[in-house]
Amino acid sequence: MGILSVKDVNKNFGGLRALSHVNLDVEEGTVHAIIGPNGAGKSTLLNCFVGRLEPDSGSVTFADRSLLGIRPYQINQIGIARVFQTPEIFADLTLIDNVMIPAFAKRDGDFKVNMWRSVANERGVHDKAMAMLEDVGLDMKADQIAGQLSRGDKRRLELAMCLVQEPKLLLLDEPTAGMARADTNNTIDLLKQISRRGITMVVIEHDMHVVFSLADKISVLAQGTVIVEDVPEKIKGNPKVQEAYLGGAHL
Ligand SMILES: Nc1ncnc2c1ncn2[C@@H]1O[C@H](COP(=O)(O)OP(=O)(O)OP(=O)(O)O)[C@@H](O)[C@H]1O
Repeated sequence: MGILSVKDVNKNFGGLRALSHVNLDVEEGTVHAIIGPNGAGKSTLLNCFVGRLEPDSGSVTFADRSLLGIRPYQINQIGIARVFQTPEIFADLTLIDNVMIPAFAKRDGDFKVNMWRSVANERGVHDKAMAMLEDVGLDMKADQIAGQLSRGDKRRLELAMCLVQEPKLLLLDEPTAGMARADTNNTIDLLKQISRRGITMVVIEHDMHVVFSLADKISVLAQGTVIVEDVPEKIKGNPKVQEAYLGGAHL
């Protein structure tokens, strides 16, 4: 069984079957991509990993712990971090403060505003946050205001905010959405570096350049069902995938 395991998950929205008998095993230390056409059920599945949606039936486990009934704010505490399509950062704060906040949240279970008074004295947390900014190549901008960063740098900052929590699993929802090619390629390189640390990743992505650059394994969803799961080389030429995913076009 993988570190993240989905067994026979079903999810309906009224009369619409968004997920139908979905099975998925994500091996520890790998990058697992979930691809599929619009409306295939990718976001619905991801939301079942983070407590935003509860499957109607089936099981979802992370490191042998059930994720059913978990609340979204609890996922970081158990070692899961999520990166959203639009980077979720504190735009009015400096980069270093952005990274210190999740570091405190991880250490203390939450982050209370009155803790700001002690922030300056929290040397250990500050140093750790600084090291994360260095890891993503933003240490020189630590005192800049986050809202002024480019889209690619905002993504880097968001990754630093995730990494400071030392996740075992990183969930990435279209991590390069809206990026220029250069930023996309830089993000791919950064994600490869993160993967080499042994952090397991699940990536939902429409950009096939990103998928084939990163993924060790790919699950293809179509109409709520996993139609193929395989290594990238085998996915590319799979006629079932080409038919279902792109209506017969070549990947
Ligand atoms: N909250 C909801 N209420 C009703 N229907 C929903 C809801 N969320 C998703 N759906 C429907 O469930 C199906 C799967 O949607 P989902 O967003 O998971 O697909 P997706 O693969 O992530 O698509 P995309 O690539 O466009 O983001 C779609 O038909 C969608 O319209």
